[in-house]
Amino acid sequence: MSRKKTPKSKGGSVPAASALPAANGPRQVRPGTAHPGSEAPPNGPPQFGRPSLGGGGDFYDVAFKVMLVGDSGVGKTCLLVRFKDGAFLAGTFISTVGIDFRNKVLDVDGMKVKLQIWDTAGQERFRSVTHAYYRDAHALLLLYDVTNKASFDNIQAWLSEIQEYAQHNVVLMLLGNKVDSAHERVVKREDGEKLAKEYGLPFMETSAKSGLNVDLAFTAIAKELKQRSTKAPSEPRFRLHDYVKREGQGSSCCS
Ligand SMILES: Nc1nc2c(ncn2[C@@H]2O[C@H](COP(=O)(O)OP(=O)(O)OP(=O)(O)O)[C@@H](O)[C@H]2O)c(=O)[nH]1
Ligand SMILES: [Mg+2]
Repeated sequence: MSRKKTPKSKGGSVPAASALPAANGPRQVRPGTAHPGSEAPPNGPPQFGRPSLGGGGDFYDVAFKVMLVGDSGVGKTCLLVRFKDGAFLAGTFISTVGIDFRNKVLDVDGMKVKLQIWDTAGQERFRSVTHAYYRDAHALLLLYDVTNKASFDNIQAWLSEIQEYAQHNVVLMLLGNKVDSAHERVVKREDGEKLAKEYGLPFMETSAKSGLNVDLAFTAIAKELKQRSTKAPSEPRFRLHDYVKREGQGSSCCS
């Protein structure tokens, strides 16, 4: 299979007012803004790699769009930074404005899978911006904060939004973040599990601070998307729920 080279982009940001995808036709992009849509396709057929006209960078075989959603402050940006750079953004909380993205190429069972990860703003005032991007997502990671009950209570509202705006076949996973903050925890693991079961979602608890289950969450998504796109009959079927259950580490470790 031919492989696509992609520039080693650190990602980019799409300001709230300038880059809404048009319902039909090309998207508007502010000059100079790297645009995610130019590299990964809308939900539907994944983008298979092809020889690149561009400069140096990582090769990949197939690319997908993954979106991080959930209330403001649950740790979406920190989760992405942990996954992409292996670091934790401690200190002052800088709320995301509009939408940002980062690319990361994973090796999934011998295939290079590029995830283009969109980090959305959780604040209500940016909701209409986020809505416009749902339809292009192949996968969604829906986060709440285990130290913030309201963020957990809002999961149902997020699920309604997802149902309304995302593709019906989108891969969806629920994540309870900040499990390193054991003393401040107000949402029990069992509550997360129960909610996930109710909606038939794979579920894990994570910590962007310690790194607990962060790589696993993205790897699980990449494996599921790769399996869906390649459908090799000889391969054993990948089961996202089972994988996450088997590989996910409990919240007691890795603080
Ligand atoms: N203890 C702990 N704090 C975290 C964790 N993840 C994020 N935080 C903190 O939570 C705050 C919010 O994190 P962000 O990642 O910026 O939250 P966000 O979901 O991107 O928020 P918006 O951009 O407003 O939607 C920051 O002060 C982080 O340092 C975590 O796993 N553990
Ligand atoms: Mg953010």
